[in-house]
Amino acid sequence: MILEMHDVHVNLGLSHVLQGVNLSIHPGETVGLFGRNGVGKTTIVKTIAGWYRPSQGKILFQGQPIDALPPNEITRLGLGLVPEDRRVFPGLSVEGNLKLGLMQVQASERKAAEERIQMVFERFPRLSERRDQSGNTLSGGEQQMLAMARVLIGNPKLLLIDEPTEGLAPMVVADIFRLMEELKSQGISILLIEQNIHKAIHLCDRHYVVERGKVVLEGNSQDIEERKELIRRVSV
Ligand SMILES: Nc1ncnc2c1ncn2[C@@H]1O[C@H](COP(=O)(O)OP(=O)(O)OP(=O)(O)O)[C@@H](O)[C@H]1O
Repeated sequence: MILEMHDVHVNLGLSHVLQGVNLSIHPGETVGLFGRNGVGKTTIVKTIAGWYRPSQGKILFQGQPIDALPPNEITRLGLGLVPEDRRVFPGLSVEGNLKLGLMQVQASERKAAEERIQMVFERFPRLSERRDQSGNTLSGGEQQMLAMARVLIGNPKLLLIDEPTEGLAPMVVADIFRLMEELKSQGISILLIEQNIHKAIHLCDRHYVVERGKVVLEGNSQDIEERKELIRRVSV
């Protein structure tokens, strides 16, 4: 397993948000996380990435416990979070935003990461054209691409992607799904939170449904069609 969560509990303020989450991801797998608003999906990915500390339970990344590590160390191990709010720095240029991705990289890998910035510009011509433009002048789709590109600079083995297509036009949504297909075909493992269930089901090998801070259902591609209605019911 590349990732395992065992009975993970998280309290935020007075809320017991995660109430014993169990999930796992095989290397190279793309896994969907579905559920209504507010059930804890974002909390799950932020907890994996080290932004929140579990009060109970274990999280293993490639067999190594990570639940007590700070976010930057978790990133260095090869785990990248693309957060829902994209976190593009408005006053920094596209290139400046991408270079922030270098800060997460170990000194010994800095050169390879700098080369990856060039590769990112080749892969994302729209970002390359806008390399000197500041973050706040980008469209929502371009900001999402930038947020994903920045995480890719760290060469992650597992990507956590939180609602990447929210508020974006259908053509841009298609671009983002194409990018995720490409990352999947490169062998990167993905945990995806996505409201576009139809597209997500086609991309994902397996999915989990979350309700009130717990995983209540797990399915693989064979029973996807059967589960589609159920997932739609609990996701809207
Ligand atoms: N920092 C916080 N302090 C207190 N409660 C929080 C905090 N962050 C989230 N919550 C609460 O935890 C619950 C789960 O939130 P979370 O964002 O993980 O849900 P979600 O399933 O990702 O929903 P959405 O799709 O709306 O983002 C919600 O009830 C939310 O209000």
